[in-house]
Amino acid sequence: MCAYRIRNCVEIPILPNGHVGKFFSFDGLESPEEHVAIVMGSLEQESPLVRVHSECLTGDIFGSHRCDCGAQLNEALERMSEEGGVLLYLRQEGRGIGLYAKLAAYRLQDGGLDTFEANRQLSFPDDGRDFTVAAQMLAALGVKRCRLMTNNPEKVKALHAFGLQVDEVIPTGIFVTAHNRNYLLAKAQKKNHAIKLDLPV
Ligand SMILES: Nc1nc2c(ncn2[C@@H]2O[C@H](COP(=O)(O)OP(=O)(O)OP(=O)(O)O)[C@@H](O)[C@H]2O)c(=O)[nH]1
Ligand SMILES: [Zn+2]
Repeated sequence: MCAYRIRNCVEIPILPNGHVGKFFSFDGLESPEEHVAIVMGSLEQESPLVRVHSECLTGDIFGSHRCDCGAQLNEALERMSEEGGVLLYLRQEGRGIGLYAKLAAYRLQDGGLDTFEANRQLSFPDDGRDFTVAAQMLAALGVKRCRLMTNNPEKVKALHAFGLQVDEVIPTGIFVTAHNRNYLLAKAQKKNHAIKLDLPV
């Protein structure tokens, strides 16, 4: 029997249109956090739309302009309410370093460090996330291939490494604000995120 499996599934109408999302909890995942999968439409699709989304309280809940997370979350949920899909909401706040440490990293960024330098200054890795748990959740849901909404090559690599077939990588929108341009630039320049920004003059 597979070590990781579905624990529970409950239907919750979400989004302004009240579209029903099936919320799945799991047992036996690689990490103890309460990661959740939201399935919209049918899972019978050969290659469903998938978004692997790391929790960002400031962006997802409070609409922070310092990042692009909230806009990416809404974009994924809206698209999935139309064509179906699976949103994996991973409890990996702050690229895995937690909310308080992310707020401390923001203070260092206010002082001129970029998003990765700030992590390192706090003795954290650039990106502390392990996406194995995403692959395990998809496996528990019976998803063997998918179309992945991301700009982050590491997420594609992680699913491939776990034996999932990524049929298409669909870039998310580029949601630039006056406050997140350096953040997006750093991801593009240092971590090869598929983010095309005209460089500041
Ligand atoms: N440590 C740290 N974390 C940040 C910062 N800005 C955003 N984050 C976190 O970065 C993560 C962003 O996650 P995602 O949007 O899933 O992923 P991504 O790596 O940007 O890749 P995409 O799939 O292209 O969006 C969240 O956990 C945010 O809390 C920052 O300046 N420092
Ligand atoms: Zn964010």
